[in-house]
Amino acid sequence: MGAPPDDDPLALAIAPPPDESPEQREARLSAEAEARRISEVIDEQLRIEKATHRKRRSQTVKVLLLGQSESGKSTTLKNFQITYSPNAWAEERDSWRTVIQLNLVRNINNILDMLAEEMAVTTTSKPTTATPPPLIADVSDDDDDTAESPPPTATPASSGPLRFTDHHALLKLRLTPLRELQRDLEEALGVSLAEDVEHPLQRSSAAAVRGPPSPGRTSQEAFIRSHTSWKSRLRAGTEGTPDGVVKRHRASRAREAVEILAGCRDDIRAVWADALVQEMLRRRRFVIESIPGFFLNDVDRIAARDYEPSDNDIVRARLRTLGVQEYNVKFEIGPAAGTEWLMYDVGGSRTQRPAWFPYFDDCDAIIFLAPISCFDERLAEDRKVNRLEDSYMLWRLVCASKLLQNTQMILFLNKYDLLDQKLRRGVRVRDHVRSYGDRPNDVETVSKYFSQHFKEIMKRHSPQPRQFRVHMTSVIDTKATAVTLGIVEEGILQAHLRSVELI
Ligand SMILES: Nc1nc2c(ncn2[C@@H]2O[C@H](COP(=O)(O)OP(=O)(O)OP(=O)(O)O)[C@@H](O)[C@H]2O)c(=O)[nH]1
Ligand SMILES: [Mg+2]
Repeated sequence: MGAPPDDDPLALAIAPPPDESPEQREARLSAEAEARRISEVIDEQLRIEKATHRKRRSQTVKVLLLGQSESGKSTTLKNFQITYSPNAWAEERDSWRTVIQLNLVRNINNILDMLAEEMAVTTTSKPTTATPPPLIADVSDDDDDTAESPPPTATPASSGPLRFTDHHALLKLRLTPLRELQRDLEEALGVSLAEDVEHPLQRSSAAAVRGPPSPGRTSQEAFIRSHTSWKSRLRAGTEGTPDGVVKRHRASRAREAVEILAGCRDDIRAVWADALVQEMLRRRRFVIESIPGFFLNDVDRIAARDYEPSDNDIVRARLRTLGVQEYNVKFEIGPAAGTEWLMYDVGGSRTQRPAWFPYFDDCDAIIFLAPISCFDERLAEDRKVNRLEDSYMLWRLVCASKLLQNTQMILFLNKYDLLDQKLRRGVRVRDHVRSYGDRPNDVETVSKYFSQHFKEIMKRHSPQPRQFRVHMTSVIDTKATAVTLGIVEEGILQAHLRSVELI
């Protein structure tokens, strides 16, 4: 090695002083050797940390589920568990019974609230019941909102007072235990009630047009803060209480719930099938069948003493998500078998969205759910905003994010089944989406049109070109969804392996 050039500032800065004594030289060399040793130790630590991080990353795939509220995120997550983690899922299946019971009980209590309201009017001022409650139509001209109602048992006059009888009063009275049951089931799950979001029953759309608010708790929707807490709550005890005692107590409460429901089964069926009740719902334009977690048509099965929740029931159950919930899905089968996927299920309503952003870092893929049947509906949390427009806006934000520019983006145009039903009922897209023009109003053309719009948003707003991966889904159909997830799984794994190589 030659002498450093005289004018190199770095060489000058680290060169030994020209008048260095032998002792000083000795001390300097030993300090330099120590510095080198420390630096090598740090390098080694960094190497080990990087290898560990790489190993952990190579074993853990991170997926974020995004989309507005009720887009189907939690349902998609259930499909992942059903398809790829069947053993773990089998253990979990049972805990959904309480959620499904709660959904059913809330369905019927909502109806009983309305019935109480109507009967109160009937008894206080009989003649005025001839006038139906005021209707606030969100969307123009579609009146066909009772298409899915069960056939009435007798046909009451379509106008004039609803003449409820002692029979209705008796049914209402006999179903009183369901009030307390609802509270018990909520308590068993540890659910809270969402104050900030209108209940779907009060939402306007072409299919479900708003009626007057129901009294009491019907305007609130049950939600959970943590999926682990409600499941373990059902299985075990609470803090500070011997597990065995609490377990026995919970088991006995669960048996009681089954008994109460079984005892009320015939009366629930009778209320739901009653012609006057159906007429009341029709006049109020409540399409209760279209709300998430509708189970009244399944009362015979669900209120039976030996009821076992099926996967089909579970994917139809509704429990709103709050915050960001981490699921550790251990893949038991498929190409990813042996790997663990960290899946993040987020709350989709507006107040929940700021919580998404910290999870953008370091994630392999985003599955974005856009419910395309909602082209004629408004956001529950802001009735000025069209739900499809809201999905477009969210998709644009996610596509434009610099943090996510290397993240694989997968779009599920979900609720395809509901879109199909809605179009068949005669709801016209062009009445709600002006740019749709005179295109045919069938599900293929409409879904392709929406898909194209999402594709253009991605193209226009992504910081760098990326592939548009889209699937038409009805995630309550677990068989069809399993096929879609097969494609999705492979794509995510490949993206994951690429990202691990980059570390
Ligand atoms: N018919 C039909 N119903 C669906 C579909 N996807 C989801 N649902 C139902 O819609 C409701 C809402 O779905 P969730 O998965 O809970 O929605 P989410 O996106 O997790 O909503 P938040 O937790 O509020 O953000 C549930 O009752 C589902 O059963 C679908 O493709 N078709
Ligand atoms: Mg959810």
